[in-house]
Amino acid sequence: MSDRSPTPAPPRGTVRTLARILPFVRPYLGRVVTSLFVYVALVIVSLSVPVVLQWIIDGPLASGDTSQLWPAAGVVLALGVAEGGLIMVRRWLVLTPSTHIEAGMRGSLYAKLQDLPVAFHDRWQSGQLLSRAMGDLGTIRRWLAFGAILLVGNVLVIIIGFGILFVWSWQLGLLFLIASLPMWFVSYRFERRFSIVSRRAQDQQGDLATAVEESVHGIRVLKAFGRGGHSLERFLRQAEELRGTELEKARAIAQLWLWLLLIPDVAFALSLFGGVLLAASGELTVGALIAFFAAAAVLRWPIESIGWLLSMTFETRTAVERLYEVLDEPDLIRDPEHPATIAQPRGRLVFDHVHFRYQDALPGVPDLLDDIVLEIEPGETMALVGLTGSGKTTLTALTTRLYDVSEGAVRLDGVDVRELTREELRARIAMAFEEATLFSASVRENVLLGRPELDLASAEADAVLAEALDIAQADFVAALPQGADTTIGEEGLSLSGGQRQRIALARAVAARPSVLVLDDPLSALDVDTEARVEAGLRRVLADTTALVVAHRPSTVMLADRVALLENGRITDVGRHSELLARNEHYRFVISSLDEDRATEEVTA
Ligand SMILES: Nc1ncnc2c1ncn2[C@@H]1O[C@H](COP(=O)(O)OP(=O)(O)OP(=O)(O)O)[C@@H](O)[C@H]1O
Repeated sequence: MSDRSPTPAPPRGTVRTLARILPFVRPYLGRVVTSLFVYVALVIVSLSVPVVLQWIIDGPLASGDTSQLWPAAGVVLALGVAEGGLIMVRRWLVLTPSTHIEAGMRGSLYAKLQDLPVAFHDRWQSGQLLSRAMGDLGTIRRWLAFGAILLVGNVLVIIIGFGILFVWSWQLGLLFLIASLPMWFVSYRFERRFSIVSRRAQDQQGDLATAVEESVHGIRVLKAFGRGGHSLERFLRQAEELRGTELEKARAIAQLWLWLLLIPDVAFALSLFGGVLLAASGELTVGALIAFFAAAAVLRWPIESIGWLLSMTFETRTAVERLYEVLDEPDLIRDPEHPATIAQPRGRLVFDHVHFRYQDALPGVPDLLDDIVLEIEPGETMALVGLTGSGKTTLTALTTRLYDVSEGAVRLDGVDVRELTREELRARIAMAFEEATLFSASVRENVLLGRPELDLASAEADAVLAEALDIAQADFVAALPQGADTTIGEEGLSLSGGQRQRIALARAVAARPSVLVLDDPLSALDVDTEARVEAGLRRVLADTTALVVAHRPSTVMLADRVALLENGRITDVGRHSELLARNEHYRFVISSLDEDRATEEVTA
């Protein structure tokens, strides 16, 4: 499935990539920077302890003046208390902003996903999106809360710490610095290796999430075909790949750790050797020597921590890259800058020399829809008939800009649909699909989805709901435990296919659009129910324009006229009886619909 994964963005530097989250961080920048200073103050407090220590050893201890010991102990105690207080303040400062920043990014990502056209969702696996919305944003939050501040803070502390060491003894400071230098080289090599593995791991996590999502979604098919074992095998294979990558990551980190522990140790040992020589020759006091090593010990953690802070930073860089791969996606279907509006909606729908091809269509292949010309008058019901795969669903999707035409225009009441805001367009044209998607909410919320202006608890909402359910023959709703307020399961799984279709149809009807586009929304109904729904629809369709994809002769009967889609063109339009009389291809399509119907009835 990874062939459907998007191509990663061209690499940028780590700092430039991380800087991209600044707009989200900006409102909290004050707190984040303050917490950085608090952290630096915290380590400076820790570094002050050795200074007091040197003063005690070289002062009161050397001179035997014990009266100075108590104040010195008091200072050490005060420094300890200050350290504890600063730790608390730092945590308090960063925890709240990091959760706000994460929520802000999650909100933007969700809004973008809602805004992006269907063509984007055709290309992207849902698990990849899920892992970006959850895992990657969590990684960024943790880094903002701890990693970023510790990384910058520790680098500052290392610089300040080395400064102090130099002041005490430039020879020892220089020795310690030179002995620590290989650490930077090791870190640089680590970055290059770790970035690649970390990206792979995060992508594989997305693939794994997709596998779980698909198998949960398709659990019925898997069970019915006894393919659970096969799906498990595939899942285990992917999980094993991810395990391998995680191990590779762990190995890279372990190697880095080895060097980051070893290098300061060697630096420490060399400095100790040099320090003892200097103390023996009288160039350094014992107090300064002890203080030097106490301060170097305080610096050990910042030095050692650079390893995991770097790995965390590179992981975050990958997370930011993955987040921006979605946020940077050009939104090709957008509202016009100066939108038009339809003052007097009548519901005249016109396909004006429309061409369409999917983005992934191979070059040289003719357009899927090739110069479609079709006019549907207000109040008219037009059935769309064609062989399977002829492009009927695609044609209906152009009406609400689920896809945009490649050439030509779809016009509603004389206005190109691209000139309307999507909000207005989708209020004027409602759709119901064969595959009825319901949300885990009450029947009422599902049906009134297209009427955001209605107060769900109002009498008007009740009336619209009752009428829509009546037209869609969804009388089963009354028998649900809490009637229309019953929450229907995820995607309405607890309802039958026909029940789901009727709720989706009620949803389209309740939107009171000027144009209703129905893509075979009655396919799961038995003949009697279908006849009743059609009678109900006839009442609505009397003054609503309708474009109905017909897979059954009975749906064709509902229509005033029929359009025949053949080889990407509308080759004939007329009444059912006229087309039957004059068009051979139409007779062929209708007889194949009849056959499908007969097969359905025999197998039902
Ligand atoms: N998202 C997509 N990306 C690329 N090609 C697609 C996409 N959706 C459909 N197609 C292709 O476009 C062609 C027309 O599909 P469409 O679903 O519009 O046909 P249809 O007439 O509605 O078929 P049916 O009667 O079986 O529902 C098919 O060959 C299909 O493979």
